[in-house]
Amino acid sequence: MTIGEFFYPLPANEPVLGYAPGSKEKELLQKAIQEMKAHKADIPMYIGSEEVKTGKTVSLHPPHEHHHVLGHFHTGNTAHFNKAIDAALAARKAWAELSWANRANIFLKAADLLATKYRYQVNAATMLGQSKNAYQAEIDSACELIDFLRFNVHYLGEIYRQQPISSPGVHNRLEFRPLEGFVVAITPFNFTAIAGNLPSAPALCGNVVVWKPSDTQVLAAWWVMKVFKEAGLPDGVINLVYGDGPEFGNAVFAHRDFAGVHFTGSTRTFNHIWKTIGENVAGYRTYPRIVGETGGKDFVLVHKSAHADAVVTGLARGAFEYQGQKCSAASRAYIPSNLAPEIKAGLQKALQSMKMGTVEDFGNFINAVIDERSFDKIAGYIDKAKNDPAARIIAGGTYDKTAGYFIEPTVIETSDPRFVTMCEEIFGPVLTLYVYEADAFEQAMDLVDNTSPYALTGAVFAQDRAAVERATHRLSHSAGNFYINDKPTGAVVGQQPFGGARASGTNDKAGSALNLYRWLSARTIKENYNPPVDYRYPFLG
Ligand SMILES: NC(=O)c1ccc[n+]([C@@H]2O[C@H](COP(=O)([O-])OP(=O)(O)OC[C@H]3O[C@@H](n4cnc5c(N)ncnc54)[C@H](O)[C@@H]3O)[C@@H](O)[C@H]2O)c1
Ligand SMILES: N[C@@H](CCC=O)C(=O)O
Repeated sequence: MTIGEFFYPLPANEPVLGYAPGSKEKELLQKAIQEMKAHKADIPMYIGSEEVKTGKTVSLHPPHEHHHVLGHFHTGNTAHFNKAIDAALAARKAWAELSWANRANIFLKAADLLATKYRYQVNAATMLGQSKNAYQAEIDSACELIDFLRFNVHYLGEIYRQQPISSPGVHNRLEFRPLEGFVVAITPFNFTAIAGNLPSAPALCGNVVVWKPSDTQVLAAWWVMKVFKEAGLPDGVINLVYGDGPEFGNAVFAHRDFAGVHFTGSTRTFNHIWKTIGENVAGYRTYPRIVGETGGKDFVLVHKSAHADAVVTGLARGAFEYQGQKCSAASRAYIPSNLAPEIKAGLQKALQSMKMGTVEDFGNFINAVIDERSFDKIAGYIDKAKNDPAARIIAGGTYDKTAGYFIEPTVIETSDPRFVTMCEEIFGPVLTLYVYEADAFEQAMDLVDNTSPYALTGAVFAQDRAAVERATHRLSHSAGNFYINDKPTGAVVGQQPFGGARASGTNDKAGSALNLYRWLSARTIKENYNPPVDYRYPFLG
């Protein structure tokens, strides 16, 4: 029972800890890393009230040290996925009926636990499992996940307050019901925050969820699930399973009560999911919500008036932080001929100073890419550039998977604006530059807009205000997150709602009210205090 209307004010973003040499937070994080490396994790699935260990295990290794074993997880099959659906549906009624404040406070408590007691464990798991350096883990598994949880509570409270007007003698109201069925959350390897947000946002709205993370993110996903449990999430509200992606998809998308999917991952996987849902649509109880944030081929467009040092820094960070494995990473840059020598020299100097290696050495800016498949794919693109007369490597270009999946940050310069590395998502530390004639800004904008099918993030660098204005209009549909004189990565919850359109997804802006609407099904209720008792209009006499 709710007796009172409870508001959650707009929170502040979680402060980012610096991990400077000698700092307390650095000491605590290093301790958590050592402990996690020393104890092999035995990771169950969470189905209803059960922690399920199937005995069919997959081992976990740090990508930067692949001979080391972090532990293993127990993987499931169709029977487990169906059991998770049953557990979700069994929990549905009680969860949907739980009062808003009690639902919200579970997730606010989870945010507090992440900010305090579990900050270093979740960061350590992200560093070891996904090969992120301390800063990249801190902005992801600590700050962004905490922000997602706190801001979503605020936004949902605001949505609940949005009510229709009522004419005299009538009361109208809107109920924001959860969806009728269960929601599927399918999450990628690269962000622990996304892995935590995709199941928790629909759950906050009163939905029950079956969550399958990427195999290479299971270690940190497990810690997030433990935090949700400790915060008081009832059994069955979020069910965490592991297993083969297509087998999982075939199970959950065939179920009559499938009510929505919250996906982040590649465009290819999302297209497959959409097609499967389309084929099954006649069998569902209700039309499902399909939310997917997918790939990118993110651009940096430099105008001849730009500040060259700002461009160099924007590219160095935007293209190479977390080894370019951000959907938002700068991977194609259009450089005007007047600034090209300075920008290229600046990038070469920046890349020479980037240290690469294990996450345990906090001096390393670059760590490993996620797995061997990804390593081979990225190396293949570098080889293509080495062997094509239309391209040359101007920085980096080496790779080695002996100890870990290390790819040197690489800059390719091409004379062909449609060279393969200007068009396709590589998802690694590879940036391609195309130098255009400094006065041909209009043609450069055309290239930006029509070279790739994606439209996720993009940046324009210019001091000339007219150029900024022109690019903002001309590139209106080229990116869902558009940056002016800044790198195209690093969106902050509450500040830059994130997502793109075209082949980059449904643009439902994670961490904003726009996303939460997708997990709600509104019911309009009209109550008449004085119902008419005669069907005739007054003029009919
Ligand atoms: N737009 C965004 O906000 C955003 C954010 C992060 C990552 N990404 C994108 O994610 C990709 C990298 O992540 P990834 O390599 O983990 O992506 P992926 O598509 O390989 O996998 C994503 C998830 O889908 C699952 N999956 C695979 N096939 C499936 C199927 N047939 N049915 C159901 N589930 C299936 C996987 O097991 C995994 O959990 C990149 O393309 C990147 O751009 C986008
Ligand atoms: N939201 C993140 C990217 C998430 C995708 O990988 C950013 O803005 O850099």
